[in-house]
Amino acid sequence: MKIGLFFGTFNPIHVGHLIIANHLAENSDLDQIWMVITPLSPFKVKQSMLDNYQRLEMVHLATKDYANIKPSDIEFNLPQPNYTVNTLVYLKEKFPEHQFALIMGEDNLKSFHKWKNYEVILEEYEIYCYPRISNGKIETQFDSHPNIHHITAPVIELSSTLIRSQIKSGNNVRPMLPENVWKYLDEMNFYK
Ligand SMILES: Nc1ncnc2c1ncn2[C@@H]1O[C@H](COP(=O)(O)OP(=O)(O)OP(=O)(O)O)[C@@H](O)[C@H]1O
Ligand SMILES: O=C(O)c1ccc[n+]([C@@H]2O[C@H](COP(=O)([O-])O)[C@@H](O)[C@H]2O)c1
Repeated sequence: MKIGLFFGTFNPIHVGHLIIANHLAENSDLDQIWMVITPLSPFKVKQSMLDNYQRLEMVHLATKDYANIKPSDIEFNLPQPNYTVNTLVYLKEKFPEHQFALIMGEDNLKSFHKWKNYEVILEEYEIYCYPRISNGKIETQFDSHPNIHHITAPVIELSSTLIRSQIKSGNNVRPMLPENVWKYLDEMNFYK
């Protein structure tokens, strides 16, 4: 199977993430999309971060009705911060029968040259890069690289940061999340 890996903190997962995952599941050669919940991203601080299992539960709720989109807790037992190159090595060993590719927004591609061993990733894996409104420029080395596929997909300007701050202000965020994720998050009083 060819599997697209969508890495994220998912604190919380929102409709922006899900729309991209579903778009790729429906419009690419990827057989499955795995939403990999990253315990700690190398470029992020742990501030207002929910527990790994609570973030996993929300990804599970968001994806359970999508046959080809699956949550993955593969990084939970790997060293932190979670460098993607290490996870890819681990996945290759654990699932030699699968072929893995990365799903990345243009915002992340702009800082991809700062990722650990990015040259190794690029040599061995395809990257499906979707459009995202963001500052900065994509490095010329990534513009026409044979392993980087620039795809079209809906652009949804939404972030987990916005959702967390809206909740903190007591505002309604219901349309920004899959309904069952909103219900869970509201019942659990997350981010208040
Ligand atoms: N609205 C969106 N549309 C498409 N991709 C998104 C969107 N929001 C986040 N992403 C991308 O999804 C991946 C995982 O997202 P992440 O969990 O970091 O969410 P986030 O909304 O950017 O979180 P935060 O605001 O907490 O930084 C990242 O590569 C991020 O660039
Ligand atoms: O491997 C790295 O050096 C690296 C650096 C930054 C980010 N990442 C991965 O990219 C994912 C999205 O990053 P972020 O910081 O936008 O949430 C995150 O979940 C990590 O798996 C990986």
